[in-house]
Order: sequence, then C-alpha cells, then structure tokens
Amino acid sequence: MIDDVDDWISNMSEALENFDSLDNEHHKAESAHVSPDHASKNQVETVFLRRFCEVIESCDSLVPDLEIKGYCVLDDAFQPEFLRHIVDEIDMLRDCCTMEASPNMLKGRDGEDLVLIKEGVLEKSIVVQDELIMGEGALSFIPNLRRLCECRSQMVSVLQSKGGILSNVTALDQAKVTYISKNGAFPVHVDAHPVYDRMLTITLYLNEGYQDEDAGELRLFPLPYQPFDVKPKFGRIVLFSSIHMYHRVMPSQGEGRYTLALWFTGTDNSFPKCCFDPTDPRSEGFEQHVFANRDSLPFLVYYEECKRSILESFDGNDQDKLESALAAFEKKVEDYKRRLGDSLLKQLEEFPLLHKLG
Ligand SMILES: O=C(O)CCC(=O)C(=O)O
Ligand SMILES: [Fe+2]
Repeated sequence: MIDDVDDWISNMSEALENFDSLDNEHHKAESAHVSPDHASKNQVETVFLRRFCEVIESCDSLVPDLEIKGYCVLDDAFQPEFLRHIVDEIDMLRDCCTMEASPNMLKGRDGEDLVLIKEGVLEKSIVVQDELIMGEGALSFIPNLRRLCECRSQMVSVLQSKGGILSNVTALDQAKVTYISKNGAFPVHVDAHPVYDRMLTITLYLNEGYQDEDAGELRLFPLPYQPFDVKPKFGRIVLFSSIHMYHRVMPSQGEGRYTLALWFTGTDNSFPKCCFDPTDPRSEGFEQHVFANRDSLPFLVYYEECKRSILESFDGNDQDKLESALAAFEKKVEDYKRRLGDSLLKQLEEFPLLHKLG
C-alpha cells in the first residue's frame, strides 16, 4: 500500500516536472511579446495543476466516495489568484457577447423533439471531444482557461493515478464555462452524452464571497441516500458519475454564479454501487431492484421536485412548449411505474428507502 502511494507520488512528480518545463518553454516564448502584467499572470498558471494534484492525492475518501455514493466534494482545488483570472475571463466572454443560451432537448407530449432554453443561463464551450474549439484570436483573451484546457491530459493522468474507478478515466470530452444570473436554474438531469462515453463530471465553482442567500446549490440525488446539496463555493470542486448521478441546480439568487464544468470520458460506469445497510433485513432482495432501476427511480421518488425543476428552469419559454414537455414528463413517469409493477411500487412506498449518509 505504502509502495503504491510512493509510486504514485513519484510518477506525479515526474509528470509535473515535465509539465513545468513545458510550461517554462511556453512562457519563454510568450514573454518576448507580452506586458509584465501578463507575464506575472502566466506565473500563476504554472502552479495551478500542482494544487489540483495535491488535493486529489491527499483525499483518501475520494475513490470510496465515488464508488459508494457516486460523488465527492473537495475544497481549495486551485490557487485563488488563478481562479480570479478565470472569473475575469468569463466576464470578458460575457462582455464580448460570446456566451450562448443554454438549450435542453426534451420530448413533447407526442414524442416530438422540443428545444427549451434555460432562462438566465449563459455558457461557452472551450473544449469539445478533447479538442480546443475556439480560434487563436479568442483564446488569446482567455489565457488561464486556455492553459487549464491545454493541461487536460495531465489532469487525466492525475485522476488515473488515483486508482480504483478513476483509473478508467480516458480523456476530457468537454470543458464549458457557465454563468447563471438571478433565478437561473437547471432541471433534474444526468450528464450522459448520446455519443461519447462520459464517465466523470467535475464542476469547479468560482463564486468568491458566496453566501447562503445566494442559493444556486447543486443538488445531487444519490439513491438510496438522501439528496445532498453542494454550495457553489469559490475553489470547490465536485466530482460525480456523469451517467448515473441525477442532479439539478437550485434557482440562483446571487449576482452571478460562475462555474467551469469538465466532462471526462471513461470505460467504467458501474459506479456508484448501491449500498443499503446490510444489517437491515428489509433491504434483502430490494437492493438489486434499486440498482437495476437507478436511472428511472429518481423521477418517481422525487416526482414533484423534478416537475418543479422543469418549471423553474424553463420559465419564460413558449407556454405551449413548456406544457407539452410537462405532459411528456408525466407520461414517462407513468411508463416507469408500469414497468416497475404494483408490488415493487408498494414495496418502495413502504420501505424507508432514503438512507442518511454517515
Ligand atoms: O453548475 C452546476 O452546479 C452544475 C451544472 C450542470 O449540471 C451541467 O452543466 O450539466
Ligand atoms: Fe449537469
């Protein structure tokens, strides 16, 4: 065990040394034609991955948390100075009107496709399918975001080196910044991608001076455990299963809510495992049902909240479209109920399904 940790540290130190020397090359090339102010910003960038690496490395519960609960929250994952530059860069993207509305594809009551826009949410992708998608001109305005995205393979190595389920992370699928203004929200959803094998979501929160009244919490639904709210505090990252962890963003009440989302592809989506209390005899035979239905159960258990989240997120869209989406949602829930069958539904109602996390 000790050997593993030592190996891990020595591999990472090597990777970081290589990375630092690459970084120095990059800065030498740049310093010839940048202002001293810009050069000092670049020095901040050289250390950001080291902090990320240390935080991932030192968290003993990261892998077990992901494997059992499906999520883990870590604080101070990046240097504050670096994060402040990122916030400035998101503001710059907003000022230049390059941020885009955030659409969701939903089904309508007759199975037709509907596109609804999340009110008050603006976003911009920087990496798609492991490639930087902005042109050189635009990238030159966001040097810190650029460096972070350019380090995507190092981030993948840091995650892989942690072992367990994380050794199956393969690449960065997408990186996207998001800005949410007052009352903006996300409906209950998972981050699965129809084409790419997304495995892990990491969201970085950038809200300095966040206060509880600002709301905009990320609410996770880690069945069979109770919902868990993550406050979007400055420097915090949350890691979770992209395809099994249902989540929503509660309506934001602050001046602006800033995030950077990173979606990683990977080859193992068997986490989180379903963990009922093994000493509770009522869980016998039930665990496998919860596990087998984990992609539909949240809509039954949290039916009202799911509906409310649709209303809160898409308020302001065409009323007919919104009603059609709600009708389709209700139809989907009825289908799920039929599929589960009466006896399992009754068991669900009687069973104290929601465990408290220890
Ligand atoms: O900002 C967050 O907390 C999560 C946003 C989200 O769920 C998403 O971008 O898919
Ligand atoms: Fe999401």
